[in-house]
Amino acid sequence: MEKFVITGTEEGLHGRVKISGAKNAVLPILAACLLTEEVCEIQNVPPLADVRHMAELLTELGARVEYDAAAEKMCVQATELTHVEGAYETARKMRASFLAAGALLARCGAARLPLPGGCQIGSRPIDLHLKGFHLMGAKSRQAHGMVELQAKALRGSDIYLDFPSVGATENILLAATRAKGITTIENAAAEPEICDLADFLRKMGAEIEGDGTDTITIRGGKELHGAVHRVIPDRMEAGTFLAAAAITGGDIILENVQEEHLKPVLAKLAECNIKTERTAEGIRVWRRGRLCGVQVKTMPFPGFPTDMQAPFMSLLAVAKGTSVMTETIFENRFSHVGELQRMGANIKIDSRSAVIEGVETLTGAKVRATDLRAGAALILSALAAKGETEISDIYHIERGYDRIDEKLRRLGADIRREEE
Ligand SMILES: CC(=O)N[C@H]1[C@@H](OP(=O)(O)OP(=O)(O)OC[C@H]2O[C@@H](n3ccc(=O)[nH]c3=O)[C@H](O)[C@@H]2O)O[C@H](CO)[C@@H](O)[C@@H]1O
Ligand SMILES: C=C(OP(=O)(O)O)C(=O)O
Repeated sequence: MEKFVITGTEEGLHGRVKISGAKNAVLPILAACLLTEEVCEIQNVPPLADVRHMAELLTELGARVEYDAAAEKMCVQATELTHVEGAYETARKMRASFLAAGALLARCGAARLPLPGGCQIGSRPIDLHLKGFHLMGAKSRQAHGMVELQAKALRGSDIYLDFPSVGATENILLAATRAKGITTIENAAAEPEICDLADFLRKMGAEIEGDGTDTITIRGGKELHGAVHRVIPDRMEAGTFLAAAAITGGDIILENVQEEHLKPVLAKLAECNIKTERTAEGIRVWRRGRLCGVQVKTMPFPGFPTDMQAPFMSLLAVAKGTSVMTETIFENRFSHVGELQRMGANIKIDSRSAVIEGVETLTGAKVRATDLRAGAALILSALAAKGETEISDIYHIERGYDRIDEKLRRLGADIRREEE
């Protein structure tokens, strides 16, 4: 097991950082590769643990997967799917493993997958995914931790989601591309990663309209073919580096970003007294003066993203005044609070809100990454803290951040990786 050892910086981070492809976009896109016998070439694929696990799952199902790490390019060919069952060991590691369900149902009429893993931030049921599949004519059964799905022939259907679930929208999109007739998803998720998946599916020959709004229409039953696609930049990684510049009082430029995906984060940073500007190379971010406390509420896109809640709390922990962070998406996403308190943060949880009294400085401590974004929050706090911080269980962080230690070192951070 490895840990990060970080000594806080007084100079702030400076320089340029290139943002990698989005974890939450590449994973559904890799699942979509199962929909065709032809080769799909996916570009801007970061070497993340979750990407490796998804590639393993596709391989278990019978697909051929090749990754060119230098070119960050993954080629997938699912000429023949030899299995419709995913292994527990692979699926338990990430939430997105369950996206193979929609693709397998569409391609093979059956799927057998373990209940998915991912960050432990709530109960994370899959009822909305199943509701969509049932309305398209599939039958499901759950036993011994496995979900079994069968469909003689999927048919288009009108599906209303009780909540705009990202995963359910993606799974239904995948299944609907090969279902006979028209499927509409109402109260669909509108996250940029949904649009990226829809863009890829359209390149494969699918007919999809309305992605990025709350109603998506899919005209199913088209033969899908191979396609080449470049994954969008990771808005969560970008948000984390924006926060790194903000918390250290640095001045950095983020390259390979899409500003429109970052609007809710940029708006809150501006309220906190952080300056940003678009330059020819990307987004420049810097701070003059102390961070100001704000009120933040996580919401589905285009609201403030829940995945930025923990990293943003690190900023609020050292901001002037009282802040309130309300988490509306996941019922148990405050596991970082206890760890931030070890570093001197003054935070109280009241139901779904955290009330944060900003302190002048945090102090380095031994802490544990309890999930992916909680780990990112600890890195940010450590960069601004007095003294040394040791962060254990960094495998959570490496599920979704591409070589974060190398990127931070290039910006001047004192961060090293050590064996525990
Ligand atoms: C791999 C991936 O893309 N992960 C992202 C995805 O997760 P994920 O797709 O799991 O998130 P969802 O949008 O599905 O979940 C949002 C809420 O809906 C609930 N729900 C979801 C499905 C369901 O069938 N029933 C149900 O009740 C969940 O418990 C949660 O409270 O979107 C989340 C919300 O933006 C992000 O935090 C995750 O980083
Ligand atoms: C919650 C996240 O991931 P997952 O859905 O894969 O657990 C995340 O990326 O912050």
